[in-house]
Amino acid sequence: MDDPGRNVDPAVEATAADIAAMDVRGAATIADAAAGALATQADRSDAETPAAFRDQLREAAKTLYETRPTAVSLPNALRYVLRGMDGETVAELRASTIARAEEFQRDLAQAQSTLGAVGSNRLRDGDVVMTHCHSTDALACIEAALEDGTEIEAIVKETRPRKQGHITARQLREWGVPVTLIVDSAARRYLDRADHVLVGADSIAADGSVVNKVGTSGLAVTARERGVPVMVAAQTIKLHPDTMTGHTVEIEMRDEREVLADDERAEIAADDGRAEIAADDGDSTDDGLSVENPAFDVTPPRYVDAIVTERGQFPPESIVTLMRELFGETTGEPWER
Ligand SMILES: O=C(COP(=O)(O)O)[C@H](O)[C@H](O)COP(=O)(O)O
Repeated sequence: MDDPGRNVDPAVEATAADIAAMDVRGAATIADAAAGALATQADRSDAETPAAFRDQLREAAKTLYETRPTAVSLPNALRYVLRGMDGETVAELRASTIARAEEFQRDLAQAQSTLGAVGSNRLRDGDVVMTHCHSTDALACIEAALEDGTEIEAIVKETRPRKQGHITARQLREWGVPVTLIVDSAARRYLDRADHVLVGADSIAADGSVVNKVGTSGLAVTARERGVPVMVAAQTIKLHPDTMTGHTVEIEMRDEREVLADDERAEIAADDGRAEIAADDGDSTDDGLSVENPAFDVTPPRYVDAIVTERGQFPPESIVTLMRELFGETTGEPWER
């Protein structure tokens, strides 16, 4: 904490940068990293008063919160840890915050394995599962099924533009699962061979809508048309409490260069001369070509057959009951008590 104007430990800044750059990614992994970063902040805090300690932790939470907007596991994790920050002295506050963060990380791992056991009950010997993106919750269901001796095959969607399907394929191959990797646009053709669509979630809204990697909603609609059940594996930390009071989930828009590299853009945009005119005007962006890169989309509840959590499986329409039980009616920002 060299800069006197900043109270956030460099390790927290580094974790925030890793989340923003997607070196740390996936809703559960982000939550785990955020809780760990708050524990580090608590451990290394040089605060001399309880008030200064609390300020530092709140500032660290804000730094982490501002990285990616869609996965609610991030604010849920921050809120959980900060609510456990308790004590009259800096030493007590430090100990309680670290203990709370560690408890959170333990519970997260336990919830994923419990969820996996629940989800595995839906998988039968010889089933073919189609996946989208890379979800540790979804993979936990397959892992639990494999541990029970159930044979599973997978059709893995590549997941443009970041190709998280490769991470899924690598993990499944490590477990010995036969994998067919397909481009996203081949999904409908291969659904004929699938017994389940299995995806994770970044956020689940009070009406049972599932916010997950862009392409999930199209896959779910097509799966319904093909008669393939859609199973969403999501720990309860993915439930978005603010949606109970009418808030919507922000969909992250990412850098267009993930879709179109600068040299590719130059080739496309060069033709009508607008790029050159724009460059002469000193405006390098007005080349008449816009690229949109939403990272997530929303799947309406009617296309989802089951949401599998560590508390059991739910039809999406009834998830609000669990949400009320776990979060109450209101929440507020993670750093507000
Ligand atoms: O959409 C993604 C990841 O998106 P990104 O790669 O943009 O972070 C995953 O399906 C969910 O986060 C659930 O993952 P998990 O089950 O591991 O929490």
